[in-house]
Amino acid sequence: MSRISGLYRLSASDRLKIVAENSGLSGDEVEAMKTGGITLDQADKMVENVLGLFAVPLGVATNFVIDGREVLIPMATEEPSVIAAASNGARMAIAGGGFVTSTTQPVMRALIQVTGVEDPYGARQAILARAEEIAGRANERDPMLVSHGGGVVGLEAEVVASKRGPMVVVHLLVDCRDAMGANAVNTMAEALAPFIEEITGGRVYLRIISNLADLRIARARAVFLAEEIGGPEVVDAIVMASALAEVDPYRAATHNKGIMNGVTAVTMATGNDTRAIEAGAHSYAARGGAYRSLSVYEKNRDGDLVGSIELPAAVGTVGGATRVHPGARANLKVMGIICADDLGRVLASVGLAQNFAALRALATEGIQRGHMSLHARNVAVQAGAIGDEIESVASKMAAERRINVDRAKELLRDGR
Ligand SMILES: CC(C)(COP(=O)([O-])OP(=O)([O-])OC[C@H]1O[C@@H](n2cnc3c(N)ncnc32)[C@H](O)[C@@H]1OP(=O)([O-])[O-])[C@@H](O)C(=O)NCCC(=O)NCCSC(=O)C[C@@](C)(O)CC(=O)[O-]
Ligand SMILES: NC(=O)C1=CN([C@@H]2O[C@H](COP(=O)(O)OP(=O)(O)OC[C@H]3O[C@@H](n4cnc5c(N)ncnc54)[C@H](OP(=O)(O)O)[C@@H]3O)[C@@H](O)[C@H]2O)C=CC1
Repeated sequence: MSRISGLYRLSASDRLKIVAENSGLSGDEVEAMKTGGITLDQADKMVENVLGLFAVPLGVATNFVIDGREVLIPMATEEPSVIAAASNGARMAIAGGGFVTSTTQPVMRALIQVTGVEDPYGARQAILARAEEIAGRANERDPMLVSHGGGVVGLEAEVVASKRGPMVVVHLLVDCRDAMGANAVNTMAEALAPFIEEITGGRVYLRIISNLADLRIARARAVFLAEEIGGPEVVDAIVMASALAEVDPYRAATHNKGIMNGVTAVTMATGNDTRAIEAGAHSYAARGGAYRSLSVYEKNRDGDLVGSIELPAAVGTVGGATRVHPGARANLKVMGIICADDLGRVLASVGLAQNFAALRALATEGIQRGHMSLHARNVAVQAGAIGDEIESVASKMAAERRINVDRAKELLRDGR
């Protein structure tokens, strides 16, 4: 069940109780969600020079229906109004059938840079001629991945002009199954380097994954019925906003930031690499040389709004921190996710819901009313509010539409 109207009006512990019951969480899993999921000892084994833990709020987005399945979506973010907006966007997608998704195979690219060859085009062909042998040698480095149905699925090689002369850039295409795959493909690329040097007579420098994961794509589409979102003017206004983001990089950057509000929050909540997913999204948005929006909005023949999004989804449900972080495991369980492909579909759907909610606000009343009224609590705390004062000062400022620290201080003085 994901349609829990007014969840936000309950206390945090009542919300967690509902989510735990809904998802069949154990006591340990509930504790992991409540406390951040890791102990100092666990943190000390995850990264270096550990001093402590840095907490970020974990919330849950409601109302998501993805491929006919209701999904509650944990999101870790420091930004107010993001979780409310995702829930709001998902709510308005329900009447049109929710989000419909599709994905490609989970294929990542490992890049091998070959320099110092006199005949780069000849070297390129020599590499391609040994493709099967190269794939076999790479697969030998990760029999576990192969046993899960993954492994090398292709090889590409191109001659690239650079300020240091031509280079051959080899791409090893690896199906990473449920892993994000960076460690897996980097291991393969490093192992292959001496063999590539032997084939080409060149010198290999870089051997590393590409975060432009253009072969590992998740897509989502939703129909937002005109009467659900405020009428035909709102449909037209959102199509107009989309048209600008499709051609203007200054607008596209903020449009895509709005998408990543949701995508990064889910990536973080599942222990995945947020930098990898951000690098992938923005480089994908810039493919072909022009930076543009990752989503597009159109009006269909019924006058309803059709939103669609497409972005790289280099996330895993094994590997990295995903299995060692108890909070990440609990969050996957809340979403009922068992494989990386499912997580990619959720990312695309959240990105679209998030983007739609922001565009609808921008196209109607503006972003500040919804966003600032939720940010008002932060402003009240900055002004020195404590306990019940926080909600009281925040709601007064929101009602007055005057949300700033000076006003919060005045209200505090008046109330004390
Ligand atoms: C903020 C809302 C949702 C208010 O929206 P509203 O219409 O005042 O809220 P409502 O009381 O009518 O509630 C509607 C639904 O919103 C959700 N909702 C409503 N309030 C809460 C809350 N407190 N906590 C949790 N969920 C909440 C909730 O799902 C609720 O329905 P329910 O499920 O309960 O039946 C709306 O104005 C909105 O969607 N605004 C967009 C805000 C946004 O996008 N924030 C992101 C930060 S701004 C930014 O970084 C990106 C940007 C904007 O620059 C991107 C771009 O330019 O494209
Ligand atoms: N540029 C980037 O984005 C970079 C990112 N990273 C980091 O790399 C990490 C992710 O790398 P990743 O390779 O996913 O992590 P891991 O190496 O931890 O996990 C991948 C491994 O899990 C095993 N495995 C078990 N079950 C499965 C399954 N169902 N599907 C696939 N593999 C399975 C495989 O073999 P086996 O059991 O033999 O290990 C596979 O090699 C993240 O922490 C990321 O931050 C690192 C370098 C660069």
